[in-house]
Amino acid sequence: MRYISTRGAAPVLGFEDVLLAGLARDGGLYVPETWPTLSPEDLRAMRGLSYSEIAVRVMLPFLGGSIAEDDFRAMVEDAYGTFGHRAVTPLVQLDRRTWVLELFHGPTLAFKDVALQLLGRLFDHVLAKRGERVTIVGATSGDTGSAAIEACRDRENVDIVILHPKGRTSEVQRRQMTTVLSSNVHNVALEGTFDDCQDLVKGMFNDTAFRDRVNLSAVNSINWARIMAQIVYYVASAVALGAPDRKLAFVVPTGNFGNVYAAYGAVRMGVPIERLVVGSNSNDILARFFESGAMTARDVMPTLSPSMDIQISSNFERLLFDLLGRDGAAVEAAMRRFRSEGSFAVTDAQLAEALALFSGHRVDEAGTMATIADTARTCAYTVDPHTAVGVASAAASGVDPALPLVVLATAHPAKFPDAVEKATGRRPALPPRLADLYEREERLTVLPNDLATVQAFVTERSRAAGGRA
Ligand SMILES: Cc1ncc(COP(=O)(O)O)c(C=O)c1O
Ligand SMILES: N[C@@H](CCOP(=O)(O)O)C(=O)O
Repeated sequence: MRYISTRGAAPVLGFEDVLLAGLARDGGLYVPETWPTLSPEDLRAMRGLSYSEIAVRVMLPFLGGSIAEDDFRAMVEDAYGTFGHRAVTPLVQLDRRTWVLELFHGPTLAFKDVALQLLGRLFDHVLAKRGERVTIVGATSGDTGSAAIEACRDRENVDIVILHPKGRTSEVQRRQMTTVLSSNVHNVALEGTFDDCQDLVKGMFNDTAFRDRVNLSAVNSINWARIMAQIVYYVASAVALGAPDRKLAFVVPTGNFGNVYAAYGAVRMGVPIERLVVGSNSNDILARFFESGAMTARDVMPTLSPSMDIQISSNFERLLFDLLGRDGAAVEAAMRRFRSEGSFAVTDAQLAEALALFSGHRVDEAGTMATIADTARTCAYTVDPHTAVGVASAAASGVDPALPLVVLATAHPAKFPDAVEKATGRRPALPPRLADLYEREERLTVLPNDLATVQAFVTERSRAAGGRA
């Protein structure tokens, strides 16, 4: 299995190098040169298997033989053994045809754990084999950060620096990151938005000398391995609901486009998904794209679903690569235009191709609150504000009523207790292992939105660069 960059000018890599590389050296994102496929027989043979076994079968082709199957199976079983539900990602039925796919049973209560629990183990395995050490720098709007910290804390060969936008996450999200006091974990509260954090991370990857000096790696969904691990729950839930003999649709609360791109990956592999509904909050750049074919950035506004307060959706570039006929130079030109002019557009034919599978929907703050309240009242089920964007988008999606509709529950309601309490009158409790979260000591560094300042901070904390941990 070989991986190519969406901008067409970076070295072609195998799985282990893609895992460690993060962003490609031409600024693009890695994608498989060709998609492996799952035949109808492969899908039928997955019925009744454990999540871990399905995960091994889905992901093995992406490894291209670089990791022995038994070693990989052990990592997968260990990763999903940390989840608080035997099914790992259980389905809960809300009404006749609507299901919720609960992705929040991992250690940090959001869907990020599904990929990052595995990534932590993959990093360990590959770095130990190579005798290398990496410095991970990640950007978070609230959930990737804690999941990555939990996956990488105390790992001998990894130092991790997480940038979060100061004051723009929920308190639970912030404390889940800043109360981890391991010596290899460093939290930065950046004076800016999530988009600023992500821009700094990309800036560090694009500074080749810096990137090589600290041996930079990524935990954001720019890292291909994140996408690979997220494809699994689309396959597992589709099979549980009757695939390949029954088609279905998914509704995905979306920010950085990683999760819904993983759903697109499942489609490319042969899972019979008829429609992908992209749910946005008021930061609706994706909904506007699916309406007009133009990607036009606006200022980010804080919402009740802060993890989706994003205007530059990194992974859209992976879809764009396919829409533009896998022409790296065309992607590079579109991205350059987006950076300089804040906008680019696809042709009508390219938009029509996207709309054959995707549709966009936006949900405002009042709609989010009303959905949390209605779902609690009518289904006796509590959703967090991100999942509420999905549930509201499902209701308005117009997807063929004969199809099962699966809404991704991306976070546990206890991560956003204020919004949930306001909508339902009941405050969701944190699980017992996090019950003292508000009493724990916090450690973080506030930094300005300035690349040189953040790079100096990272270098000083990078053992790969000879700094102190
Ligand atoms: C709870 C939650 N829901 C939805 C999203 C959006 O997912 P994606 O960025 O993969 O589109 C995020 C952040 O990524 C999140 O943390
Ligand atoms: N919502 C995310 C933003 C980063 O997304 P990622 O999937 O690229 O890691 C978060 O919670 O940090």
